[in-house]
Amino acid sequence: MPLVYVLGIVAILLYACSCFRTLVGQRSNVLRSLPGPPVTRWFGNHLQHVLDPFVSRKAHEIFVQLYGRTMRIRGLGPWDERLLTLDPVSFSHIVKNTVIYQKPWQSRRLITSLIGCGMLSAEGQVHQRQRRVALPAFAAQNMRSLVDISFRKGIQLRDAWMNLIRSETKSTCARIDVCQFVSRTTLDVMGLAGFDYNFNSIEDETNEVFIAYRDMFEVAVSQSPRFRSLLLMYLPTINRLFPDKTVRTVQQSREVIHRVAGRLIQEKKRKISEGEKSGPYEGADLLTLLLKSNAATDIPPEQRLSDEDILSNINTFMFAGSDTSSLSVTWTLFLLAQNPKIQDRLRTELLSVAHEFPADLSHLTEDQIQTLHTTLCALPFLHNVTRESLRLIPPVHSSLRVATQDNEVPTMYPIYERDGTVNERRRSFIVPKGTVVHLPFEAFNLDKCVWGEDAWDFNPDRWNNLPEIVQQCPWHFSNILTFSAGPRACPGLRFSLIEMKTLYYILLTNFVFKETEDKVVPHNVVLTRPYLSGKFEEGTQCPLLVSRFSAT
Ligand code: HEM
Repeated sequence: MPLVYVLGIVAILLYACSCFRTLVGQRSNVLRSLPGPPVTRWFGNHLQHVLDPFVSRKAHEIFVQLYGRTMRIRGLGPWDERLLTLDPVSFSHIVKNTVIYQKPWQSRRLITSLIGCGMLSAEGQVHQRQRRVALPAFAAQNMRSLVDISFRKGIQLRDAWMNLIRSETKSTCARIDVCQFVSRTTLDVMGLAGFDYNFNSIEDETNEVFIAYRDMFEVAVSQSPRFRSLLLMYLPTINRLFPDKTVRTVQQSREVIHRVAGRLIQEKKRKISEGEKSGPYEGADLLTLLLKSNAATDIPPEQRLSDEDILSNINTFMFAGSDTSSLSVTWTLFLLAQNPKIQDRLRTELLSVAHEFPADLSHLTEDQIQTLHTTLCALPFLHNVTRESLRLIPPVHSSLRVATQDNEVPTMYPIYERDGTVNERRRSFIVPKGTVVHLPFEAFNLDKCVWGEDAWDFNPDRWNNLPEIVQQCPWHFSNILTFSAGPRACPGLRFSLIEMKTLYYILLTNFVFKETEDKVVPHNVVLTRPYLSGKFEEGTQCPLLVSRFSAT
């Protein structure tokens, strides 16, 4: 019998043992005292209800009506009872207590195997150290060069779309997969802003580092055969012993990134140390800022990051920062195409400042670009559209944590008993060690009890008059959970807002967006991505009809 099958059987036995142990443990699991939706089959679960954006908003609404805001749902099988909380006090407690509530080892292992152990997957002191070194790089004063980079890449994207429209012989508009182009744009921005490297992928997709990142990220979101994935989770050495095509792709990608980024790290270090003698090196990419922050005198030597850690974090920024931003921009363009009046209003606001700058955007100086960006930041409707889109379709749909010890969790709302009665006095419950906690970012953003009956509508004006209860949710950004909350909230918030608003300005003042006849639907494949209804196998896409905007 081939060795791989023997290993497979061993892994399955190990897995079965661990399931059995957990199953026996479940009998006394105090989480069982919480109410929750039933399962109709022994191996049934609620994963689709809570993960699939096509059904999750309705599912969460029904769950809350029936079981309150603190409930038990089933994960992979009967041994996997999870906590689902829509209670803001419980949520806040869980995301704040990062020592107790950590990311599951399964997702950390997968992320680490692809991009190294950066901020997304590190835990404990390693994570704290990385965050301490990285956060200064995201400070407002360090974002100046990002404004310039986003603007110039936006112009390149504009030119690419103009060419596509011009090449149409029978129509004045082109059917463009905006998702694909915007994704290349944000990857380009991350390359330049992240480590001063131009993929130039808007114009040409042949750069080896671009291909390496693209292939690696495709592996992260591809659904590899279930048997092998399960096996790998418990026996990762199988990849070394029996590499398949995916493993070889990841290896090749990692080699390219190591070679090029490793060289860039050494070059930057040299420039920084030369600058100590001949005047400071002014590089403003995240890599330079990370290296400078790492060398700062207030960081004790034992707290400093190794070159490997630095590279893992640059990879992490590429991974966490490019697709999220591109999907936000894509969903906004889609929502604007669905809502032409809102699109017109936004364009009118953007055009009202356009006359202050040269008509040909390609000729703006760096100072003019900075002034333009400051002007954009003060535009109220642009801000409303940006955050309304982020609220309605958060790219990170939800996240998971695991309790590393028994813990008492406070609640704001009373907890339901399993028989459906409400215990008004009970305002806390115990989460047993090992419990998986589902953090539903999207469900909080779309909660009708908080945001009102129109919570599922795209209504940027809501931000002019928020219900009081919304204002009591001071999450990381604008009372929404799109960027999470607590010590592990997204450090790239400011970065992505700059990128998004710059792109909206350039795209909306140059183009008009309309829906095509195809139905675009959201699916959660690591992030909430657009697909054509019934054509999932064609991959992520968001085709829109794009025509030139002309003021006359
Ligand atoms: C619209 C754009 C973005 C959205 C919606 C977003 C959302 C999020 C969310 C929800 C998390 C928490 C994930 C979890 O707890 O499981 C997160 C973490 C993170 N994000 Fe973002 N992000 C965006 C852009 C960026 C950018 C541009 C960067 C970097 C340049 C970035 C870097 C990170 C990193 C490093 C983490 C891990 C933080 C930690 O665990 O300490 N993100 N992001």
